[in-house]
Amino acid sequence: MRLRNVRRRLVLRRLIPPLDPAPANPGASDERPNVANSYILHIAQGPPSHHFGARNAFHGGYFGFPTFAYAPETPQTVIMHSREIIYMSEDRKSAGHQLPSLLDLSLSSVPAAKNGSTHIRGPKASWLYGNIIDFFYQKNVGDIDFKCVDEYGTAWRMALPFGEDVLAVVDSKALQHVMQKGGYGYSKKADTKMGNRLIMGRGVVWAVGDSHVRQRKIMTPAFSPSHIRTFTTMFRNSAAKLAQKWKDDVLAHSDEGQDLAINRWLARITLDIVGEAAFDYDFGALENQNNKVSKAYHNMFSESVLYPPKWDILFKATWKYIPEPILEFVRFIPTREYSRFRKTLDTIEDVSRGLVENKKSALLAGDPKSKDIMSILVKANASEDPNARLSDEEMIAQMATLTLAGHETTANTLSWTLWELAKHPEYQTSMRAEIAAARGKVVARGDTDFVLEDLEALPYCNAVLKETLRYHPAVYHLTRIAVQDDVIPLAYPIHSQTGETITEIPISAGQAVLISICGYNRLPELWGQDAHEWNPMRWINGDANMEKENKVGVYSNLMTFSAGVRSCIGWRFSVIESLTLLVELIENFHFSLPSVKAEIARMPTGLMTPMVRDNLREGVFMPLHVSVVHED
Ligand code: HEM
Repeated sequence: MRLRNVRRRLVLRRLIPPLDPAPANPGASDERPNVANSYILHIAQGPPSHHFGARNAFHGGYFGFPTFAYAPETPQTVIMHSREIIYMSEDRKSAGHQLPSLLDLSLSSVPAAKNGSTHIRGPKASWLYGNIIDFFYQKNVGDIDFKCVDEYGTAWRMALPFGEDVLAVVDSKALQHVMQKGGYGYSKKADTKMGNRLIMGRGVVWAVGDSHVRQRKIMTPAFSPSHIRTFTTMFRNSAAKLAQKWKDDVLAHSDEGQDLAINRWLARITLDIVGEAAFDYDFGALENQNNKVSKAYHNMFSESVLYPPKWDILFKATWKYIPEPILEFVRFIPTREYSRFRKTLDTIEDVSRGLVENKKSALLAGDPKSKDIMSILVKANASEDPNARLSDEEMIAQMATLTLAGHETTANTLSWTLWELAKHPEYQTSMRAEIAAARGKVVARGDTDFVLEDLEALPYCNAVLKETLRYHPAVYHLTRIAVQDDVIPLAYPIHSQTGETITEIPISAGQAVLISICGYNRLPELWGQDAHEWNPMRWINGDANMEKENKVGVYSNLMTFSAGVRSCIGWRFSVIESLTLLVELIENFHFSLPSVKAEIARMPTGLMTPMVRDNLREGVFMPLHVSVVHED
C-alpha cells in the first residue's frame, strides 16, 4: 500500500508542476487539505452539466497514477481530495464559475479502490477475466450467487477483468445503505451506463448525476399511484383481448388445448399495453406478430448477449478509460450484439420521433386531455424552467426506455409465473376459486368488471405474483461504483480470510459493488429455510420477509424493482398490469407442462430469461400446454 502511494506521488511530481501552497478548504473546515492524498484535475470549460475534462481521465489506481485529467481548451486546475473538490483557482472563480456539483463528476474520474475488499473471502478468479466468464456461462442464473451466499455469507469478494475488485452484497442493511441511504453516493459503472445507452438511448436509465435528477423528476408524476390507477381499465381490456384471441383463433379447434410458446404472446400483449400507456399508440403486436417493433425486440437479448465472446468481455472492461464521445462509435461495430442493439434502437427511435412530433402538434392544437406518459412529458416541456424540461432527444430516449424496460421484464415475469403455476396446479385451483368469488361480488353490485381494489384483495393471486417476483427476478444483478470513501454496514456479520468477524466493510471511492438481487431475494435469514422453494404460502401465512429495521426495495421488501433514487419507476405499473393479466388468464385457461418434455433454464442474457436447454436456438421459449376453462 505504502509503495503504491510513494509511486503515485513520484508519478504525480513528474506529471504535474508543483502546486501553490494548498488553500484552505472553502467548506466548513479551515483545515489545510492533505495535498499528498489529493488528486489534480484540469477541467474544461463547458455547460453546467458537462462532465468536464474528467472524461479524458486516466483511471488512477490501475497504473498507480492519481486520477488525472487534461482538457486542452481553457484548462482549469482543481484540487480534489478523494472525490471532493476543495480548490478552484481564482481566475476560474472570477470568471463566474462555481465549484461543480459532486454529481457532475463523470465516473471515469473516480479513483480506483485503495483498499478494496481484499480481506473479504470470495471465489477464485482469473486476473484477466475475473469471475465474469463464470457468470456468463453459468447453467442457471443465480447458481454462483447462491453458492457464494452459502459459503461466504451476505457479502463476498469477486473480480472483474484485469484484476478489478468487486464487492458482492446481499445483506439487507448493506443494500439499504448502498441503494437507499446512499442516494447518489453509488453511481452506475461506465460500461453499464454505455450498455444502457446502446439499447435505450440517453434516457433516464442511462442518465447519471444532475441529468438523472432532472429526468427522473420530470417523469415521476406520470408514474404516481393515482395516475397508474387510471390505466387499470386499459390493462383489463388488453387482457380480455388476449384471452379472446386465444379462445377464438389459437385454441378454437382443439378441445384438449395445445402447447403454446406463451412467452411470445405475453411479449406481444405487454408491448401493446406499454404502447398505449406510454404513447397512446397501438403497436398492433397482438394481431400482427410481424410488426416491426415486435420483430426488432424479439429475442434481442438471447441473440446478442448470451455467451459473449471473450474479446468483448475484455473490450467492455476498457470502456471506463474511453471518453464517451468516442465510445458512441461502438454502436457501429459490426458484431451480433452491437448491430442488433443499433438496429433495434433505430427502429423504436423512428417510431418515437414521429409520435413526439404528433403529440406536440396535438397539444398546440389544444388537446390537453391525453393521459398517456408522453403527453405528460410534452406538457411538462411547456415549463419556463429549463430544469423541468426534456430535450427532443431525451423525450425520444424515454420512449425507447419505457418500451423496452416496460415490456420485456413484465412478460418475462408472467412467463415464469405461469410456468410455476403449471408445476403447481393446486394454486391455479385456489386462484380460480377466489376469482370466481370476487366475480360474484362484481356481478352482485351491478358492475361489469373488476376494479383495482377487487384485484388487490385476491390473496392467492397476489401471493403467487409476489413469490414469482422474489424467485425469478427478471433483473438479477446491478452494479454500482462508490463515488466516495464509505463504510458499508452489515446486518449479518461475515468472516474475513483470517477468521475475524466483520460487521462493516470500509471501502474507497471507486470500489465496484455488485448488488445480487437474486441472492438477496433468496437469503434464508430473510425468507426462511425454504427460501430456495417457490412457495406463495409464505405471503399468505405472513412468513415472508417482514423485516422492518432494514427494509429494502420498493415493493414487499423485494429487491426485484431495486431501491432508492434509481429504483424502478414502473414498478406499480408492472404489478397492476401483471395482476390484471394473471387474473384474466387463470379465470379462462388451465396451464400445464407441455406434452413434449422441455427443461426450462434460467439463461443469463442480461435478463433472467426462460429458454429450453436443448433448444437454445429458439431464443426465449416457455412452452406450456394451455386449455380453456369450461364453465360447469
Ligand atoms: C417485472 C417487471 C420489472 C422489473 C423486474 C423491473 C426492474 C427494474 C430494475 C431492477 C431497475 C433498476 C435498473 C438500474 O438501476 O439499472 C429498473 C429501472 C427502471 N424501470 Fe423497471 N422493471 C420492471 C418493469 C418496468 C415497467 C413496466 C416500466 C415502465 C413502464 C419500467 C421502467 C423502468 C425505468 C424507466 C427504470 C429506470 C429508473 C431510473 O434509473 O431512475 N420498469 N427496473
